[in-house]
Amino acid sequence: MNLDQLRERIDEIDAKLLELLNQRMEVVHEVGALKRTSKTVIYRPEREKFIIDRLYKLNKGGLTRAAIEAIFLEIFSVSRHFELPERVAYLGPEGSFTHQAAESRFGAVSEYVALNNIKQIFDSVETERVRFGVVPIENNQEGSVAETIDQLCERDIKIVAEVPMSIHFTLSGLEDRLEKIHTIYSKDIAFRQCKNFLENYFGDRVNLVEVASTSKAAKLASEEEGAAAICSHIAAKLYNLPVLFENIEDSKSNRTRFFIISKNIVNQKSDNDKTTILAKIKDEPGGLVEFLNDFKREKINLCKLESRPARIKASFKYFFLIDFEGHYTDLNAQRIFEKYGERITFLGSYVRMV
Ligand SMILES: O=C(O)C(=O)C[C@]1(C(=O)O)C=C[C@@H](O)C=C1
Repeated sequence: MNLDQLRERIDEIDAKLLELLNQRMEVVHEVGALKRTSKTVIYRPEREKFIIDRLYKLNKGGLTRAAIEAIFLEIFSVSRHFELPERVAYLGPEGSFTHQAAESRFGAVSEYVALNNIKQIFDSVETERVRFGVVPIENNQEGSVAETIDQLCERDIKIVAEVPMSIHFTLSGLEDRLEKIHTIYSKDIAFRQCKNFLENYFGDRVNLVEVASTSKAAKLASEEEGAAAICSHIAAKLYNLPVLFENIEDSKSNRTRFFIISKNIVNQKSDNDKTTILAKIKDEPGGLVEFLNDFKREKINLCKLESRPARIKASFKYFFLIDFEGHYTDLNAQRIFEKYGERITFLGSYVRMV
């Protein structure tokens, strides 16, 4: 077959796909109507996971799991928008890694609101100005994001999903030759994570200028000759900045985990869940040991345990943010909730991605 014939085949298949997608949307429309009458939530990550798992098992063609996931996550986001347009707040500015994480879950059609800090995201979710918020919780090179943990401790908000994302930096700029670059803009943390690249390619002959975000860096570099930015792909694209080098970070396993938060949404159980709680453990000898032993006895695997100052008066008291495997409705988890009562605050059960 020649190119024209192959393209004709593609056009025929696309027409069929379009018809099937429209059929799917008609059914989704009915689901939306049902959910409105029964006042149930639109976003159901456990159902989305179930669909992707099922399709992957059914798959006989060359599509990888990642490809199936990418295509269907976009379909789900169109479906959800069809059922009810969703507003999503993320830690801005536009082009930030949190923006990239938000788009990976909510797709291109959702309405996005870029906010300046983590507290503002919790404010707008709590007051329901937006349905969902996307915030970073931890980076595997830099550790936890204290502000997110503190907000989770103080608010009446639930975690509905976790989104792990590999963090890749680019060097982007308008210059076609490295010798012409005399200034590089970026955020402090990005400079730290791309140290080897900067030393190898520039030594100490460039000015490294710290700015508030990598998107700001991309914007400045797009307006100035002789400048470049260390920024994400999405930020370079936003400011039409050519990417000169990709994946310039020192550690190739640089990952950030984000939480999607919402008010009062509690996910149903899937076959692979994780639960996050906040625990105020008795301030007495053996208090923490007894608590951890209860998890051991119930055969619940802990994935994360992090202490944060409780910020009560002038004392040195701590909360523990704990992630464990399983859903909050599991009987063994329920026994722990019963035993500790008000000492435990449930923050969410969600499909495990990490
Ligand atoms: O099954 C549902 O509850 C739906 O709303 C449908 C659908 C889908 O497109 O398949 C859309 C949104 C949900 O997050 C999960 C699945």
